[in-house]
Amino acid sequence: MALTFPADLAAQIAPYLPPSPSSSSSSSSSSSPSHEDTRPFVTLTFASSLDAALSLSPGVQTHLSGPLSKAMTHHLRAHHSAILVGVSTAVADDPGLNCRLEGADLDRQPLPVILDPHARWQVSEDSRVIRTARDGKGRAPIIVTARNVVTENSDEDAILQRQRLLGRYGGGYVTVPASDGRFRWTDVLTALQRLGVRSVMVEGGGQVINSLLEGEERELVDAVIVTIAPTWLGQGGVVVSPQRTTAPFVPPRLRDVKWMPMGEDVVLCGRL
Ligand SMILES: NC(=O)C1=CN([C@@H]2O[C@H](COP(=O)(O)OP(=O)(O)OC[C@H]3O[C@@H](n4cnc5c(N)ncnc54)[C@H](O)[C@@H]3O)[C@@H](O)[C@H]2O)C=CC1
Ligand SMILES: Nc1nc(O)c(N)c(N[C@@H]2O[C@H](COP(=O)(O)O)[C@@H](O)[C@H]2O)n1
Repeated sequence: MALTFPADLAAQIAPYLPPSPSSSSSSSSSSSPSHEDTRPFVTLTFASSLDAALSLSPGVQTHLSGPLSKAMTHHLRAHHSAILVGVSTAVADDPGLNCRLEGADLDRQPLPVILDPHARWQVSEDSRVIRTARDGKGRAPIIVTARNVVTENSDEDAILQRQRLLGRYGGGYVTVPASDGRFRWTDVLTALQRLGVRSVMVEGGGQVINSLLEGEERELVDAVIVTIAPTWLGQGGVVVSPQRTTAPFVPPRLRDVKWMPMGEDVVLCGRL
């Protein structure tokens, strides 16, 4: 069913949105930083429990957002040109990664981006993101892999088949240098910029978010929009808790903070 997001809440979120030319409303604010000519605007956004968990365990999709904050996430999707998740999220959730707001048309759909350095995601015609693209309700994904993955991967044929599948729907693989299977975020953002991505919302999961928040790379984050659900998931979950990479450690703190009650959840907006 199509989602709707109330205009009064949209107005409160507006100052944290990218100055996206694809916005059809007056959502972007002059206070938003504008550097889209050099790299995409980055919004870090996810739903968390009271104990900072994204899910009950790594392979388990856990619904935390209530109906209103879920609609807020789709409002964000409508105002970004890409949505980025890690491969474990793609495998665990089989997500659609499209905008399901009422009236969302194909040219307002964000580009799904999957960080998958070792090309292990077995995307197929049955994957929800592909079915969504086939139905004209979203876009086919771009999978970001390590530069040498095809030559190192023994399943080269499988990768080529997936490449053909993605190509049929307008998606594909993009390669970026990796060190120990890890990309530098600047390289990922540069690759997305070359694809015409002007804004990206990083949705998760835990490893993706923690790597983005570790060390200096967190300076790439322009806005943070977190849904907090009134529940504890308990130990063993996937948690947002980045490594302390500097000594002495100076805890990053959000500025321009706004807390917005949203149904039973609360949404925290801020800048890093
Ligand atoms: N509540 C929420 O808003 C969300 C919850 N989730 C949940 O999170 C869980 C999955 O999270 P995780 O297990 O932490 O996996 P993940 O989704 O963060 O994927 C981890 C993989 O992504 C790749 N990756 C991550 N950072 C990278 C980097 N800097 N460079 C290169 N590759 C990188 C690596 O291959 C890594 O193994 C699932 O249960 C999913 O349901 C996922 C997204 C949002
Ligand atoms: N905003 C939000 N709230 C939750 O409770 C969640 N579990 C997530 N998960 C993210 O949304 C993706 C699912 O997208 P589709 O509905 O399939 O399009 C999932 O993969 C996570 O990135 N988000």
